[in-house]
Amino acid sequence: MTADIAASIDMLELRNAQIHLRPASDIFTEADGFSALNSESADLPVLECISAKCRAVISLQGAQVLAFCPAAKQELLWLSPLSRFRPGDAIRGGIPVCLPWFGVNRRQADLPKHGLARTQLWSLDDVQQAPDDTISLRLVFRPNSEDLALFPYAFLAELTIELGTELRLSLRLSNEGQELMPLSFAFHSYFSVSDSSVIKLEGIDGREYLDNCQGLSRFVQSDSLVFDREIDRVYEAVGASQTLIDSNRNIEIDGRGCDTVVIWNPGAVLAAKMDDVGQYYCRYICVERGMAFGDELQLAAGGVAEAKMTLSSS
Ligand SMILES: O=P(O)(O)OC[C@H]1O[C@H](O)[C@H](O)[C@@H](O)[C@@H]1O
Repeated sequence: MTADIAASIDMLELRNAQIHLRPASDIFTEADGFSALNSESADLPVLECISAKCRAVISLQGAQVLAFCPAAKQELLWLSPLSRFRPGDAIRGGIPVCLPWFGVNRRQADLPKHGLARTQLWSLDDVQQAPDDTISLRLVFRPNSEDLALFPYAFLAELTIELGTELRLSLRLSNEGQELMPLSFAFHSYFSVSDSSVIKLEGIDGREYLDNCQGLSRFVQSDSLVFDREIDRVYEAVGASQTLIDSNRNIEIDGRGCDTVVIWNPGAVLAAKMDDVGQYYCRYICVERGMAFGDELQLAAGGVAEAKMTLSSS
C-alpha cells in the first residue's frame, strides 16, 4: 500500500480483521470511565485494529499505541482516564515514543521534554498482514522546519507496530543530514497494573541506577523495588528483558537495541499535582526501554539506529 493511507481510509478490511480510523473520543468515552475533558477538547485521530489475535488502538499523533489487548487476555497498557486528546498535548498513557531525545534535553534544557515526535502527527505509510494474521502498521515522522530550528539535524523515524498475540515495536532512526547527530530515544510504556504497591519487577536487581529523584546520583539496586513513593530511576546498559509481576499475571518486556531501562511512577504526592494522573497513579508502572543517558548515541551522517521491543503477558 502507498503513502498516507490514514488520510484516505475510514475503514480497511483485512482477512479476519478490520482497521477503523476514528476520533479518540468515540473510543475512550465517559461511559468507559474517561473524563469529560475529552469531549470538550478538539479530538485526535486514532486507528482501532480488531483481529482474531488482539485489539489495539494507535494514535496518529506520536504513533502512540494507546491500547493493546491480546484475545482472551487483559489489557496490557494503561491510558489515563484523565487523558486529553488535544492536538499538540502529550497523551498520558499507552506507549509514547520519545525522540530524538529522551527526557530533558541534555544540551538545551528549555527544549520540549521527551523530544519532538510524541506531540506531532505521523503518517501511516504501510499496512501488511502476515500469513499468521499478524498485522503490521508502519508510521513515519520527519522533522518540519520548526523542528529543525530547535534541533538542526535532518532525520527519518520509522516505527513498525506488529499486532499479534504479542505487541512488537520496531524503530528505525536514520540520520539524513551531513553532521554527527546526538540521539536518545525511548519507548515510554505505561503498563496497567492491579495496584502499583504490590508489583514486583524482575531483571534489574544488582544493577547500578541513576536516581532522578536525587539529582541523578548513582546507587545500586540491592533490594527489590517497592513502589511506595515517587520512583524515577535510569538503569544504563541493561538490555535483555524485564518482567512485571502482578497478582494475577506477568508482563514480559523484551528489547534489543534499547539498552536503557527507565522505571517511573510518580507516587501519590507528585501525582496529585499532575492533572492527567491524580488518584490513578497506582494503576500503572512505567518500564521504559531506549537509549539514553550513558547509552545516548552519536549517529554518523547516513547512519541508522534500530531498536525492537516486544511485550507479552502470561
Ligand atoms: O510528564 P512527562 O513529560 O510525560 O514525563 C513523565 C516521566 O517520564 C520519564 O519516566 C521520566 O524519567 C520522568 O522524570 C518523567 O516525569
